[in-house]
This record gives sequence, structure tokens and C-alpha cells, in this order.
Amino acid sequence: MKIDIVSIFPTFFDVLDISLLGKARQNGVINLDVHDLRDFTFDRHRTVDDTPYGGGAGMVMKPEPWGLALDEILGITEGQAQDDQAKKPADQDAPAQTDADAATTAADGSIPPLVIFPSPAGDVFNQAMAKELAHEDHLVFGCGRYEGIDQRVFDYAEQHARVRLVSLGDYVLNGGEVATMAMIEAIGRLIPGVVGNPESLTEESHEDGLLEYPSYTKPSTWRGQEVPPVLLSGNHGAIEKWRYEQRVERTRRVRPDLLPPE
Ligand SMILES: Nc1cc(-c2ccc3ccn(Cc4ccc(CN5CCCCC5)cc4)c3c2)n[nH]1
Repeated sequence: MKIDIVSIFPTFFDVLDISLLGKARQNGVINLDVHDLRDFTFDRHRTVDDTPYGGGAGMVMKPEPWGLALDEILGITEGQAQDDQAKKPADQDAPAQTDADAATTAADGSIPPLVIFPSPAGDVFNQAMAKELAHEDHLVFGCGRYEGIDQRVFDYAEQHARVRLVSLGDYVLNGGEVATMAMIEAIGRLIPGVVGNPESLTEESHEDGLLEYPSYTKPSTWRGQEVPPVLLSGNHGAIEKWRYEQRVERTRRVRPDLLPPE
């Protein structure tokens, strides 16, 4: 899988050089590039933001640097970009483009990249979305900052690729980098060859809708607390039954919303 990240804090992603994802990059399972949005500015101060039209607090990210960054990453030629200028501006009342509409197949028949913009206004990320995105060939993460990105960047991106706004959850972060990191970790670990033992990806929380069972390891007695005897019994059927019951009980207690309707 090819992953591109655009951010004004590229060093934020240095942590992706270590651990499982670092190994996956070294052995070519994941090809990840981080782009500094300021490399697509040309003024002395490398400006990426400006005041919002219509007033309001804070600053908005300018469209020009984003347009150049997306052109480079998506392989949009100047001619194609000029064509867009000829197109009428996106009609705010027009029905939002679906992936099918926007997924114009590239000339070589490949499916265009999926551009993900973390946003408080996006679809909430979950394990089902992680599994779906793990099948993509090329993901591009656009990390906004300040009060967000000029809307025309999303509209422009939709003319050349599939675009999704994705929320990490119902809380407001300061930018898209933390959300991008979380999504890359959740998606990356599902890509074959990234996690050593694929069996460890089953029976996880959210994998099949139930939370995970409690885990134990040596010593069998610790500070007066015992490991549940069934786990020391060697009776694999009884262990499997106990673990399933623990998953249902924990889900009922902590996340009853995940339980299938009775
Ligand atoms: N799940 C999740 C994802 C994010 C996320 C993702 C990307 C960015 C880029 C910037 N921010 C900070 C931010 C975003 C929105 C507001 C509200 N503001 C109201 C007035 C009109 C403009 C918008 C304030 C600050 C981001 C936050 N937070 N939480």
C-alpha cells in the first residue's frame, strides 16, 4: 500500500519509522511518504493560512498550497488543473458526489487514490472502515490545522479522486495529524505482512462486534490474585467457552450498543 501524508508538521510522523509500521516500510509492504505543505508555498514566510471570508475567529488554510500538493501526489498535470478552472464552481446544493461518481478510473484503468481529510464533520472512523480502507492501493491523508481547510480544496480533490472526510470521534482535536496517525495504525495492522501472527487480529475488540476477553500471563498468583482456574485447565473447549462468555458479559456491561438486537 502507498500512503501519502500532507501536513505542516511532517516530523510529527517520524514515529512511523519504528515498530511494526517501521518494519513494514523497510520491507516494502507499506510505502509511506510525508509531505510538508509549506514546500508548496513561495512567499518568504511560507504562508499556509489566512483570515476567513465572512469573518469569524481563527484562520483558514489557503487553497493554493493544497492544490499544488494534491497535484503532485495525485499526478494531476497543469492541463487537467486548468480544465478544472473551466468547470463551473461546485454547486453547494448539488448532491454530494458519491465515491462512484468521483472514482473516475484513471487512464491506465487503475482506481484513483482515496484522499482522506480528518475532520470533526466526517464519518466516524471504526474497525469496519479500517478493514475497508486496508484494501486500498493508495491512501492520501490531508492534515488540516487552524480552523480547517478552504472548502474549494475538497471540491477540487473530488474532481480528481475519491475523497472522504473522516472523524476520529466526537471531540475536537487541533488538527488532522493525531487522527491520521490513529487511522494509519488501525489500517496498517490489517495489511497482510505487517502483523507477524495474523491470528492475533481475530477475537479483538470490535473485530466481530464484541469486546475482547481479559488476558492473563505468568505468574499464576500475583499479589494474592489468582488466574481464573479454567485458563490453567488445559481444557480448550472450556477455555473457548469461558472467553466467549467473558466477551459477551464485558460488551453487555461496557458497550451494550455493540450487542446484536435480542
Ligand atoms: N475527530 C476529530 C477530527 C478533528 C480535526 C481534524 C482536522 C482539523 C483541522 C483543524 N482542526 C481544528 C478545528 C476544527 C474545527 C473547528 C470548528 N470551527 C468552527 C467554525 C468554522 C470552522 C471550524 C475548530 C478547530 C481539526 C480537527 N477533531 N476531531
